[in-house]
Amino acid sequence: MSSYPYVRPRRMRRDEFSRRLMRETVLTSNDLIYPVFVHELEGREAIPSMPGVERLSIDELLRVAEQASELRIPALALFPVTAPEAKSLDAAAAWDEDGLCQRAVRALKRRFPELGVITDVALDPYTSHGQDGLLDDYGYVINDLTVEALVKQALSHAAAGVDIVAPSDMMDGRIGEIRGALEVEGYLHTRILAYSAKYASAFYGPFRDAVGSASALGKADKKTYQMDPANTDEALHEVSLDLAEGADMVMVKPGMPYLDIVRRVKEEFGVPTFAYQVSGEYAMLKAAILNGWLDERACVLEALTSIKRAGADGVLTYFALDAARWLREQD
Ligand SMILES: NCc1[nH]cc(CCC(=O)O)c1CC(=O)O
Ligand SMILES: [Mg+2]
Repeated sequence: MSSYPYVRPRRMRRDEFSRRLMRETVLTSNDLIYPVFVHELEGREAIPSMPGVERLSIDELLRVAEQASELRIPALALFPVTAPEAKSLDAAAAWDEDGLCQRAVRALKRRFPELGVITDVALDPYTSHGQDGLLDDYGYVINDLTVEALVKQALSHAAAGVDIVAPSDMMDGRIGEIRGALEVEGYLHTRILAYSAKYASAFYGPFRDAVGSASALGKADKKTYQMDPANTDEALHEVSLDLAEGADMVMVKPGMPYLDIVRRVKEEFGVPTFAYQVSGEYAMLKAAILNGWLDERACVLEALTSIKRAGADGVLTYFALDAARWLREQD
C-alpha cells in the first residue's frame, strides 16, 4: 500500500496551487542585503569584472539607498574604495572620522534612518599591500596589533552611527575586543555581524578589482588567516568562538559553493546566519546571462532561494535590487 501506484509524488506537483501549498522556502525582500561600492569621485564608475555593478559617489549612494528602502531591502553593506595615496602600511585611513566610509554612514543615517547600514571592518582597502592586517618583517599578518587597529576602525564606524559592524578580516579574538570597546564607549546597540567562516576563496577576485586591492595584493594570498576551502569542522569552531565573544549574527562566505557549511552552522547554533553570494559568484552568473546561456531572473532567484533553503536567514547579494523587483512583480 505504501508505494506505487498508490503513492505518486507527481500528484502534488501537477498544479500550481498544490505546488504553492507544499513550498517550504519562500524568498522575500526581507532576506536581502545589498553590498555597495563607494568612491571619492563624482558619479558612477563601471566595474568591468562585475557587469551591472558600479562604484558610487555618496550622492549616487543616496539614490540607490532610496531605491533599496522603497523595495523593502532591510540593509546595505558599504565597501569604500580608497585612493592609492591614502593607503599606508598602518592603514590609518581606516579610522579617520572624516573617511569616506564614515561620511557615507552619516549621510545614509541622516537621510534614511530606518534603512540598516552595515560596514566592513577590515584593513585591506587601506593597506598599501592589500592584506587585511599589519605585517611583520617577514610579511606575516600580526594578529593582536591588527585587532587593535580593527577596534579603532569599528569605533569610528559606531561614532558615525552605523547599525552593524561586520568584521571580515578573520583575526583571532577581534569580536571580543570590538564588543568590549563598544560596551565601554556606550554603543550598546551596535550589532556585530561576524564573518566567522570566511574562506580563502578565489571567488573574491572581482571584488578586489572593485576596491582596487587586487593590484596591491599582487600574487600574495590570505591563507594564513582565511580558512582552507577543504574544512568544515573548523567553521563550527570559528562560529562558536565568535558567538562566545559577543557576535549577534554570523556569516559564511562565499555562498553557493559553501551551502553545506551554512547548513551545519544553522543546525548547530540556531543563530542568525547569513551567507555572502560573493563577487565571483555574481560574475559567473552574469557572464553566462550576458552570453544568453542562462535565464537571469530564473537562475538568480533559484540561487538565492537555495541559499535560504540551506539555512541562511539572509543573503548579501549584488543582485539584491533586481531580485527585490522581480519578487515584487511575482506577488
Ligand atoms: N576583507 C575584505 C573583503 N570583504 C568582502 C570581500 C569579498 C566580497 C566579494 O567577493 O564579493 C573581501 C575580499 C577579501 O577578503 O579579499
Ligand atoms: Mg575567528
